[in-house]
Amino acid sequence: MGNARVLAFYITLCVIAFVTSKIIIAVLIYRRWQRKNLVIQDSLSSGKLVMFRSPKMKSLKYSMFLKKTMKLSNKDRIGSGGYGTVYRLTISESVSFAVKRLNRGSAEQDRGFERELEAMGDIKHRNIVTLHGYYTAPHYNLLIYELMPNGSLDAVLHSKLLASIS
Ligand SMILES: Nc1ncnc2c1ncn2[C@@H]1O[C@H](COP(=O)(O)OP(=O)(O)OP(=O)(O)O)[C@@H](O)[C@H]1O
Repeated sequence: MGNARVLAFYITLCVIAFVTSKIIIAVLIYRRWQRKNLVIQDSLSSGKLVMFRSPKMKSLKYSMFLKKTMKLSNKDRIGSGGYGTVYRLTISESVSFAVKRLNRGSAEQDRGFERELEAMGDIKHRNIVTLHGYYTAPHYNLLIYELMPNGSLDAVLHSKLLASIS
């Protein structure tokens, strides 16, 4: 009986130690993620802006960034694709971004957004457009990219092709 009690005590101790260590690891991972990303909760639109820290983002005022993002309209539109509309977000004369708006509503649309985040979130390559952050709100998601001054490769090739035909 005595032995069974000691065994139960050690098992309980092990379980508590295991759960505590998992919680500590999760908190540390979350803190590291927070240091790498800046998170702004927007109480007006009940959305959340997450910006990945980078030299370009360092000099930005995030409240102003959010305000300008919320004011994007049709006049800022630079294109549209199969999944959403792309807008030019001008912060200053020298700082601009391309913001892709993806509507929410279906699981497929949400999966598209998550796939893009997974695919682009960790990639840093000079030939691949940089993803600087994202915004999630109840009815839509935004992906914030480096602005390519000449548009997409597809658009450039297409216009060259049209010029060579005519
Ligand atoms: N980072 C960017 N900088 C400048 N313009 C962009 C950028 N991303 C997209 N665009 C413009 O927006 C248009 C639509 O882009 P989007 O990525 O939504 O679709 P796509 O890649 O052309 O097509 P699909 O989504 O169907 O694969 C592009 O053709 C381009 O003109």
